[in-house]
Amino acid sequence: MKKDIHNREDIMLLVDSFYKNVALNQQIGPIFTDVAKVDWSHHLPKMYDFWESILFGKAIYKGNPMLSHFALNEQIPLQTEAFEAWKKLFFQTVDDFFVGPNADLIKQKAQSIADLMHFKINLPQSKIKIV
Ligand code: HEM
Repeated sequence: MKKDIHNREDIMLLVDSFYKNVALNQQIGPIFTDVAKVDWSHHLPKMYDFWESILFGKAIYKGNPMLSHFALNEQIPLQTEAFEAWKKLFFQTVDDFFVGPNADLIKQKAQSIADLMHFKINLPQSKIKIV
């Protein structure tokens, strides 16, 4: 039976599974593997910290995701389709393993961060960077 997301071990399962799905995804996988050439041993622990901070209010993630994604957007435009694919995969991965209030909350947080990120990156006619 599925359970809710309770601790860092649960976050690790979610993050590891999500990025396995991401790497295999035809639409956004190449952005990670070919464009950014992500070092997973570096990226995954950072993402455990990020989601633990978001979901459990622990201030362990130090960083500014907007800066990384602005830089990435210079290499390859991050458009609506990429964000839609990212969200779909994230929601599916959450639903594959978890059910409950925290599973709902992490999807809501992912949705709002993704939508804000998409908005900031694609501000019309603007070179202004809102971090
Ligand atoms: C089109 C959708 C997205 C793509 C293609 C994408 C891709 C990437 C890539 C390639 C990196 C750099 C990995 C590395 O080289 O270490 C990264 C970092 C990161 N991403 Fe995304 N991302 C997307 C959406 C999101 C969303 C919606 C979130 C949050 C909900 C997010 C959170 C992060 C965080 C926290 C980092 C680490 C930033 C840092 O501190 O260096 N990403 N992303």
